[in-house]
Amino acid sequence: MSVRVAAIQMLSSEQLASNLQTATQLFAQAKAQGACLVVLPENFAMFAAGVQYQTAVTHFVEIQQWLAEQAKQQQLWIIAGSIPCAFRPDGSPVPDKKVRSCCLVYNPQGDCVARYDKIHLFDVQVNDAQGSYQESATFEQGTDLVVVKTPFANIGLSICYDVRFPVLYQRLRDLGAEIIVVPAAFTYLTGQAHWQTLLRARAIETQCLVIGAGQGGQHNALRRTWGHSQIIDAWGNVLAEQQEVGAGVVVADYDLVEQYRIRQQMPLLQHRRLC
Ligand SMILES: O=C(O)CNC(=O)[C@H](CS)NC(=O)CCC(=O)C(=O)O
Repeated sequence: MSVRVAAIQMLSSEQLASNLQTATQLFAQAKAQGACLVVLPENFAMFAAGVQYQTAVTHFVEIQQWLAEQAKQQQLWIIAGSIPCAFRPDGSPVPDKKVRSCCLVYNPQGDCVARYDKIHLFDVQVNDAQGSYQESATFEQGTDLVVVKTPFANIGLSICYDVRFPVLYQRLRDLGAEIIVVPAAFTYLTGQAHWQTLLRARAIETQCLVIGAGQGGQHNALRRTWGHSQIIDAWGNVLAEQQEVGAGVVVADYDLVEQYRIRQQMPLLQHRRLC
């Protein structure tokens, strides 16, 4: 039994309508290639500095409606990378005009069945044109781990910088994850150094299929992202990889039988001695 999954790469701009239009075309391409699950990158709908709160307040409902419509129309499971959201999962507002970076999951009936809020925020100095990234200045971190049940796999959710914290992925595996998604907007510099290595490490140590869906290219004068969206199996094989720059789709087949053979032959969960 195998299921085809897709990583969608984008070079999102500050134009909501054109970003959604691009994503609409990419969904159709993924569907035409037989995918039943698509993963969008971080901030696919709007990529610009300092607009997260405004985007969340003005466009969250519209983006949600578009996602529901697309999921139904294309009969796809959609993992919606990240969107800024001005309220917490319990409905309370995020204080101080901050937002959460949330990943929503839609089933092919158009229902939003899960939400994960990014836990690790990117407050890092990078020696690139932007230099300083202070995600916590505008974002509040999430707290809860999420694994979504689908008919073909349990899917663990994470976002971008999370990928550097292996304990999160161990917990997702403990919660039953079989596929792990990493929507991202890695910087060019850190992506070149670490992106594929991190994704492969998470795949090998959790024995999950890992789908890394990134932003790729020059977004504005200061911001360049790494692209190289890819799909990696539980043995660490890179099944599919996208080019560095621009929008596109790559697909790969998720082979559950092969994954459980790997898990049975090398039972890492049983052998774990430290937590
Ligand atoms: O700012 C936006 O518009 C979209 N959000 C992002 O780009 C986020 C927060 S700044 N980026 C990362 O987490 C990069 C991680 C990374 O590059 C690494 O871990 O090396």
